[in-house]
Amino acid sequence: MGALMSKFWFMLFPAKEYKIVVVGLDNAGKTTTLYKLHLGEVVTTHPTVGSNVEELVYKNIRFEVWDLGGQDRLRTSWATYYRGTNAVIVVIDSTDRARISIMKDELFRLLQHEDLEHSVILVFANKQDLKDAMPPAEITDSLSLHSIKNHDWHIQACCALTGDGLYDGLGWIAQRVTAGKTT
Ligand SMILES: Nc1nc2c(ncn2[C@@H]2O[C@H](COP(=O)(O)OP(=O)(O)OP(=O)(O)O)[C@@H](O)[C@H]2O)c(=O)[nH]1
Ligand SMILES: [Mg+2]
Repeated sequence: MGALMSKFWFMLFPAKEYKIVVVGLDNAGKTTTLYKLHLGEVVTTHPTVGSNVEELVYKNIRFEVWDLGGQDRLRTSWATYYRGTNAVIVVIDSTDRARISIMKDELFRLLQHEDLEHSVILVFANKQDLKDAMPPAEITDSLSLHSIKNHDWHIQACCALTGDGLYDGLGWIAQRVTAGKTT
């Protein structure tokens, strides 16, 4: 009976939907992350051109999740997706030491964008299954996360192939956006 009531309640008063955009360099694992969360499966991916969007429901909270293409030539279009965003997920290939400084520049550029003024930032330190993966503390330093003053941020170790850590990260976002700390 309780479940039925809650279903009707949901139909009559659909919960607010929160918007998440997923960014990161090409090959970081953004699309793998999105579909692991959406389908519970690892899908075969191809480099994303444009975007994928899916709805996730977690702890009765609805999220509209936009996965953006990370190739160099596509990054300038990330900003066209920012309006109304409650949370940004930055996916890092934790083995990609060579390009972490490029991601840092992209991160600090997006932090300045007015459409993201109230967004919280979750960093997924992805590919932790690989033995040369940087631990979250090293990524925190390389991205200078402690110098972020104008946004709530959090870093979460994860592996998009197994799903380890993904719901911990989503849980952090859920807690932050429903605490009224964002739009
Ligand atoms: N070992 C390992 N491989 C992963 C993990 N997550 C993703 N991959 C692999 O990394 C490659 C790139 O994954 P995608 O999800 O397509 O990367 P993307 O960030 O969406 O890339 P773009 O769309 O080009 O921006 C694929 O071969 C994935 O299987 C992980 O946690 N561990
Ligand atoms: Mg992709």
